[in-house]
Amino acid sequence: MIQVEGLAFSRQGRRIIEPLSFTVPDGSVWGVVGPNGSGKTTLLRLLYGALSPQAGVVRINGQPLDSLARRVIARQVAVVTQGENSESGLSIADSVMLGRIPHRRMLQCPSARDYQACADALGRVGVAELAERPASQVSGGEAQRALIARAVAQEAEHILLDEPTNHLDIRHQHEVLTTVRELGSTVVIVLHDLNLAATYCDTVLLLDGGRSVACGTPSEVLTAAHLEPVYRVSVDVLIRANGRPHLVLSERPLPHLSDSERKTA
Ligand SMILES: Nc1ncnc2c1ncn2[C@@H]1O[C@H](COP(=O)(O)OP(=O)(O)OP(=O)(O)O)[C@@H](O)[C@H]1O
Repeated sequence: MIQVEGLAFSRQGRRIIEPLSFTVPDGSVWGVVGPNGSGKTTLLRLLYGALSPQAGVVRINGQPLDSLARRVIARQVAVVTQGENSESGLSIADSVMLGRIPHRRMLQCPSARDYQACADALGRVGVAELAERPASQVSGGEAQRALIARAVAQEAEHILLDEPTNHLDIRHQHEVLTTVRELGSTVVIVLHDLNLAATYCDTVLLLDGGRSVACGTPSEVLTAAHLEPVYRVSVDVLIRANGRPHLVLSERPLPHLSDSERKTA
């Protein structure tokens, strides 16, 4: 479980995250969506302690994040960030093995259990055939899937992902998000694609200017009334057979904006 209470963050005197409070229950998949610059990555970085808030607290299973050692956090929270470079000379298998570091003593060789966890992770994310390839010699999408395999190998209860589908083709987008859901971990995932959020998330948090505009089920949050003022585009919301929303851009003029705002939208 991840609990956030009164979390706020500023940089250079500018508020980037307005005070936010929410709880991500065990096993739940939370999507964080919002336009460019709305604070999604900043929020995620606050959730794993890469940034320290000016106010508020993040608790992992009830423990304040800032009271936990990095190694303890790494056993509980796996992170897949954007733009990690793979120029290390490691093979894909070696890079997935990095996910096992929090489970080993310093300088201890990987155990049979570590090798098994890596093999399972490579298979689950569909990159087993790339295991021996240098991480610097795979495509962007393959590298992205290897990073997700590393997070899976880490066997953390919580997984935080920043736009994990960025480089992926449509099949791999769905495969990766299906895999993430099937892990049964507590997941917070930053997504730009609102239809992926609608399909794979239990709860969606919509940010704008660092504020929570709406937080709830995809049907509650991904509505024209919430999205049009935030993204400044007209959307139509279709309802799929499974009851989840599906968004399409609409030709309708924006109903929530003034004429001058419409010209700049
Ligand atoms: N190091 C920094 N110094 C100052 N401002 C920053 C810094 N990093 C981010 N910001 C600002 O904080 C705000 C939120 O940035 P953040 O990267 O969290 O947004 P985002 O929603 O993840 O954006 P995107 O969708 O473009 O990835 C933006 O206005 C950004 O310019």
